[in-house]
Amino acid sequence: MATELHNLSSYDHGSVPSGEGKRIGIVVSEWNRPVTGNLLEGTVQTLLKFGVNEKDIVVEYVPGSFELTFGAKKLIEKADIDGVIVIGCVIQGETPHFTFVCDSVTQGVTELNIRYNIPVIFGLLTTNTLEQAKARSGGRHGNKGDEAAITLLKMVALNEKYK
Ligand SMILES: Nc1c(NC[C@H](O)[C@H](O)[C@H](O)CO)[nH]c(=O)[nH]c1=O
Ligand SMILES: CC(=O)[C@@H](O)COP(=O)(O)O
Repeated sequence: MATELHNLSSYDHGSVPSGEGKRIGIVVSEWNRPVTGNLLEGTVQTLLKFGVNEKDIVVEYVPGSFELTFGAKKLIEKADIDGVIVIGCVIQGETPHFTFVCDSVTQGVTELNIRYNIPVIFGLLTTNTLEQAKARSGGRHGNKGDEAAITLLKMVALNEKYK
């Protein structure tokens, strides 16, 4: 369903598991920082809303979205966490670089989900314009950071169920 048809911050509160006692890692790209900062705020506020303690949220920054995979791998290996969210914003420029960055993060996050036994959530905006990114980071389409936090809580609960 296209984001035009489904607000990123719309969810059934009753279907969201508690995050109490869970340790969550968040890796944030510094590229397009005004956008990724809004995504991070939505993620953190949603995690707190559902019971995650602020002291159990580990945030690390990386230069760009291409580095998100490595940052997530280090948190998984060293930070004793129950799940990871990667946050970035990749905006199409004049060259094919956009495609390479987006594909790299997609493949990297997929591989982390396969290689390690904790969920890694894809909180990446991949837009044609800055306006589209603003609309999805606290604008008219909601905040993808909210969506990432909800997704993480659901996947952590699923992982616990099948430990
Ligand atoms: N153009 C964007 C980038 N580019 C930088 C890469 O992510 C990477 O840091 C660089 O190629 C060095 O390895 N990153 C974004 O997150 N968003 C962009 O729009
Ligand atoms: C996603 C990118 O790396 C891109 O924004 C860089 O812009 P350009 O393709 O014009 O170099």
